Amino acid sequence: MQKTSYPRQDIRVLLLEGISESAVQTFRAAGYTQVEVHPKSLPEDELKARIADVHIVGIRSRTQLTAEVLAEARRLMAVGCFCIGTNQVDLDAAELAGIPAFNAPYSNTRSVAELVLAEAIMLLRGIPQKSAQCHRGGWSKSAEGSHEARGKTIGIVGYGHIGTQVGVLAESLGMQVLFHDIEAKLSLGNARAAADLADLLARSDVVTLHVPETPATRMMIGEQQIAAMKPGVHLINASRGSVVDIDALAAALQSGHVAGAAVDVFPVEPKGNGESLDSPLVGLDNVILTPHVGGSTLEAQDNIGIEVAAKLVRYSDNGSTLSAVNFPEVTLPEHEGSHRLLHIHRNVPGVLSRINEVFSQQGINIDGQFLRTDAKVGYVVIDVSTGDTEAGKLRAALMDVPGTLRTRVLY
Ligand SMILES: NC(=O)c1ccc[n+]([C@@H]2O[C@H](COP(=O)([O-])OP(=O)(O)OC[C@H]3O[C@@H](n4cnc5c(N)ncnc54)[C@H](O)[C@@H]3O)[C@@H](O)[C@H]2O)c1
Ligand SMILES: O=C(O)[C@H](O)COP(=O)(O)O
Repeated sequence: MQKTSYPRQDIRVLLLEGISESAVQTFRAAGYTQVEVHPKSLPEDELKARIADVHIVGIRSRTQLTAEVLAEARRLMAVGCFCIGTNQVDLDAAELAGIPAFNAPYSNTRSVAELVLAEAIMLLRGIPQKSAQCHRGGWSKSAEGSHEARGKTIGIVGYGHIGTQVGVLAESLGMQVLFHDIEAKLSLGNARAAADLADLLARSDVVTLHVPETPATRMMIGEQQIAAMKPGVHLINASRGSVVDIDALAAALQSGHVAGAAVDVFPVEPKGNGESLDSPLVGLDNVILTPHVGGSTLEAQDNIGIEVAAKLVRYSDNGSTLSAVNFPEVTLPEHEGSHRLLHIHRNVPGVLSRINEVFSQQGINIDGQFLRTDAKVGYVVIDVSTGDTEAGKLRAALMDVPGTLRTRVLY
């Protein structure tokens, strides 16, 4: 293990929201001993106070890393989203602070897809209402409103990693699969692209949402879209709470236009276990409510812990930003020489030549240089063979280059 300029045991890692023990073990095995875990998300004031002292923060979907919170994070060098969604992080603000964010884009895909398929079957059979009646002492044995999944059409909105998996599983039950996506997507199996969202809504017996939270998906299923669905449709939302107008859905469930729904994500979710859900859907027998557990299986959480922690360790140890969601991606080879310097800057003309001037003025040869830019930021990694004093001087001179956001001597 290469010795780093800033000792690994001094790097503070804060993991929130009950991130899996597998993440802690991954950090510890890599020499990061200061790992603090917290079972919940933190209130904003506490988060601001805690984030000021840490170098790496790990979160799940609940913690909001806003620009104001990130402004307090003076030492923070990387963010790990131990989940798929990254909408809870102000990614632009993080990038302009020189902080890459990493996530686990596939690790809980299967868990969500399995839950969605199970919910589709339960809804088509009217099981939520029947179960609720039995719990209250009722008994209503009837086939009324109860259907097989075979031959029914499932409409998948957002045909990405999860949407495609739902489609494959649904086909194995004999369902017809329709999908709608803003990107051109290759169909898996016999799935067919709908002409547009309205076409999908008009033809589906079950509509399931698998889009990310973006300005375009905010309230994309409102009163008008619900009215455009078949009477007796079932709606599943395991994407983000902002995607559905929850009041319009509650009204349609009460009127019976939507026969049943399964909802895993909410516009406002409780901060942690033990707090109650406040939603107009609470108390409706024809709704399966789950506490944002689409990706919460032991298998998924274990894998996510390892995957995201490994990406954070790699960035911290080696500078690699491969698969960062908000940052120029650089994959780096090991460097046999003595020092590796990182320079993160605003992407404005002339910065690279000023960086190279620093090296030529100090008479230091560059062994290797890696540069990637995006619209906002440039990330340069420079390998040199030189003494510790020169590396310190180089870093000081690099910090003076106009446009510099952040520098590090990695080792
Ligand atoms: N409930 C949970 O626990 C849970 C778990 C994992 C992911 N999620 C949510 O599910 C979302 C989808 O996950 P994924 O891994 O499939 O993501 P993905 O990026 O692989 O797929 C999303 C798809 O949606 C499409 N899309 C984007 N905007 C759209 C629009 N306006 N209209 C139609 N299609 C649009 C994209 O082109 C893409 O194909 C995540 O962003 C996350 O918010 C929830
Ligand atoms: O984006 C995700 O992966 C899901 O919404 C799961 O989030 P969670 O880690 O908070 O359960």
